[in-house]
Amino acid sequence: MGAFQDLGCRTTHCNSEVLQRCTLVFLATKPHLLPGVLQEIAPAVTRDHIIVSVAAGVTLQTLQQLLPAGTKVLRVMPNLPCVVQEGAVVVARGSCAGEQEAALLRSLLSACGLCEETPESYLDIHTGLSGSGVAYVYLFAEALADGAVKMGMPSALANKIAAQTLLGAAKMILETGEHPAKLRSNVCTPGGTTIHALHELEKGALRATVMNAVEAATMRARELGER
Ligand SMILES: NC(=O)C1=CN([C@@H]2O[C@H](COP(=O)(O)OP(=O)(O)OC[C@H]3O[C@@H](n4cnc5c(N)ncnc54)[C@H](O)[C@@H]3O)[C@@H](O)[C@H]2O)C=CC1
Ligand SMILES: O=C(O)[C@@H]1CCC=N1
Repeated sequence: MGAFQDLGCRTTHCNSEVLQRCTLVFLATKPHLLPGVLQEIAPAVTRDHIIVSVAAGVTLQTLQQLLPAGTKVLRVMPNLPCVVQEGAVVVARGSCAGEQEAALLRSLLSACGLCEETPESYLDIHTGLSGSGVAYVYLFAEALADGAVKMGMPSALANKIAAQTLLGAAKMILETGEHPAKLRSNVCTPGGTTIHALHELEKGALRATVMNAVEAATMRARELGER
């Protein structure tokens, strides 16, 4: 609480008080709680407010329906690495939010990492790719390190090297602009270690499994949005 106050932030347990004091308001409850919060704040919402929801799956249409006509509404889909300024965030705007509001959000959220404005239809896909995707990468990092532990490396060192491997590989995709398939092929010495390992991953259908995971999370985000 002290840290918030040092930054000049104030806290309250009263949602409508937030609306009275702020024009830009982020809604970050769990998705199933959001309709109740929208009903609670709707009487205090004016056309000066910019209402931003981070709730997975809750559509702009639902947000607009539960708020007064003409409210400027946007949705953002962040991911966990925003806390280390390496997030991937997408923003979609409702029919009453303009370029000015979208630009404001892009400028604020680019402090959290990559921030792109997209059509709303991409938000659930982004959830499957990146919002939830961070968890798939942690699972992969854990598995990489466990493989090294199995072969005799101490766990702390294996975890550190697994994380640096992901970081370096990701940085190369972004900095070279090369397709991941090209970079992967560059690592494969004919008859060498990597192609033997990749064959094992293909036997485990890694790519199909990961594609299925992105599809499952996207479908679940869509399902949450239909409730
Ligand atoms: N965890 C993640 O990586 C991501 C989460 N999201 C979305 O962010 C939202 C929040 O998720 P988490 O941070 O994981 O949940 P959380 O449970 O950690 O945070 C929810 C917060 O809402 C507060 N809250 C509950 N009822 C409230 C009410 N009636 N009025 C005001 N505040 C209330 C809680 O005190 C809590 O601080 C969800 O809608 C989720 O879909 C989106 C992208 C990524
Ligand atoms: O698991 C979830 O539903 C949330 C949305 C994206 C990441 N966490």
